[in-house]
Amino acid sequence: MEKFDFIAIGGGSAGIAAANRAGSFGKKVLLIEGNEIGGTCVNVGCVPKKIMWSAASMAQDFNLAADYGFNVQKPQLEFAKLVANRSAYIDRLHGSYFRNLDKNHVQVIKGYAKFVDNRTVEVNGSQYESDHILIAVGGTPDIPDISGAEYGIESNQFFNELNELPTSVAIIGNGYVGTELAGTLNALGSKVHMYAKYDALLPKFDELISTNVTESYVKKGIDISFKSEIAEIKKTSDGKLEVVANDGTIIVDRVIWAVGRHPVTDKINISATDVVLNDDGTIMVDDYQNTSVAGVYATGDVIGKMDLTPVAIAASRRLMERVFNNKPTEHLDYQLVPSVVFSHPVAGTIGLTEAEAILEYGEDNLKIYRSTFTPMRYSLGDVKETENLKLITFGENERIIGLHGVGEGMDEMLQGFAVAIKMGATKKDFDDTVAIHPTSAEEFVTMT
Ligand SMILES: Cc1cc2nc3c(=O)[nH]c(=O)nc-3n(C[C@H](O)[C@H](O)[C@H](O)COP(=O)(O)OP(=O)(O)OC[C@H]3O[C@@H](n4cnc5c(N)ncnc54)[C@H](O)[C@@H]3O)c2cc1C
Ligand SMILES: NC(=O)c1ccc[n+]([C@@H]2O[C@H](COP(=O)([O-])OP(=O)(O)OC[C@H]3O[C@@H](n4cnc5c(N)ncnc54)[C@H](O)[C@@H]3O)[C@@H](O)[C@H]2O)c1
Repeated sequence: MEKFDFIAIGGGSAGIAAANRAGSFGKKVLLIEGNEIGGTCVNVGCVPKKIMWSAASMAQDFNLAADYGFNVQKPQLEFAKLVANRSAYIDRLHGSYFRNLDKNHVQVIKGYAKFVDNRTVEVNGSQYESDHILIAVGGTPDIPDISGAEYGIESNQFFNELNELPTSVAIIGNGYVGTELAGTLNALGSKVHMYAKYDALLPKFDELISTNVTESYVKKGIDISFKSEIAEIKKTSDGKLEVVANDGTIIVDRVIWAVGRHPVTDKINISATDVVLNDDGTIMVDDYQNTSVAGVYATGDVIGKMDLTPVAIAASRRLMERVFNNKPTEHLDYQLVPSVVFSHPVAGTIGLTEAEAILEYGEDNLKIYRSTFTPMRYSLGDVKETENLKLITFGENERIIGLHGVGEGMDEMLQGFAVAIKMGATKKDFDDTVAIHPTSAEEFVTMT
């Protein structure tokens, strides 16, 4: 049986980052991936999603052209061409991932791995051994157990199979995926009906984000059923889909499930190991990504902590530094992680929501700053978008413990503010920074 210094199961964001880092230390590394290299993010997540989001943003910008004096008709979208160009780009990314793995002398096997015991995995009938094994198998979309659920598609199928822009679509789910796909499809020209479990989209976010994204979607013509329950999906005689819900029935071309994800730990024969799972099937880890078995680790979506690519990458790299590069305390701090929802308008967030801050620090110890305005880009005509920003500060020195925003540029402006907040910035630090004019970002350093 061949022995490796390190084996990573799963060639997504988490597994690739770990394998490359271990390889860069001269370790003998095996990476096992059952599907396309790059995992969810590259193939059916962040990357194709952002391409679609960019196309949708362009479509929206055409609405502004007349206000700026351009005498142009709104161009037609060739959806199949967009999909083909997106696929070609992803193919190029695959190539660059393989080149990087090769540069770090990582051996890659295509196949689905299963544990044989705490130190051994089997793939394609061969067994491989290591004292250091990373479980980085990620997750897959949920599909509810209701009649006709199979007529709907989930996000993997949306990116792998959809070659035509649906005329009408029902999107079930109001989290990241549902909200992002709804905004994009609406801007590209589909008639969108969303089904939300609660009374606003993005219910886990600060109320500024959930309220403004919800209101903006309604204003843009997206129908939203709140507190919805889907009873069944039926196929009509002309091939359309009938969504039967607690508030009535609609008929659409496509149904998209966006109701959450679950880890794929049920397929790796985890019972052959002493690794302990949480109740929801995610892998139980400590602050250092250790599972309950010494030498077996888990990072990325499979731990169910924060399903974001940069989190998966950061945790994996730090783990490799700790295990193979003599940095015994290295680990990821999961506090103050910035994240963006690529909705239309885009939303960005870091730190505590107002509700969380009140719970943790008490209302009297907080000072909250808000700002709503129309960015200059939307000042010439009838097409209007607003920018809504919020700072949550704590204590006498007004340390910033939460920053949230909805509106143009929020995706790009958040990263720099995140650095400052991670360093412990106070409101005074923001006030002491001279604004950049005219931008939306300047509002964060001029709020009173
Ligand atoms: C639609 C969508 C949009 C997203 N957009 C963003 C975004 O904009 N920004 C962001 O930060 N995050 C985004 N995410 C989340 C991000 O994609 C994940 O957090 C990230 O991919 C997690 O990486 P991972 O390596 O843990 O898991 P994955 O990327 O899922 O990788 C796991 C890999 O393991 C493989 N695998 C599974 N079982 C086995 C086995 N037994 N043997 C071998 N291989 C196996 C799988 O095939 C897969 O390739 C998005 C997710 C979705 C679904
Ligand atoms: N921009 C990004 O960074 C980005 C984008 C997409 C996904 N992600 C990551 O992937 C994870 C998974 O995203 P997701 O959207 O699949 O899950 P999610 O947990 O964010 O959202 C699922 C939503 O569906 C709702 N829901 C569940 N059952 C429902 C039902 N029967 N009817 C209506 N609504 C229902 C839930 O209330 C929840 O709000 C996210 O938590 C995020 O970490 C990140």
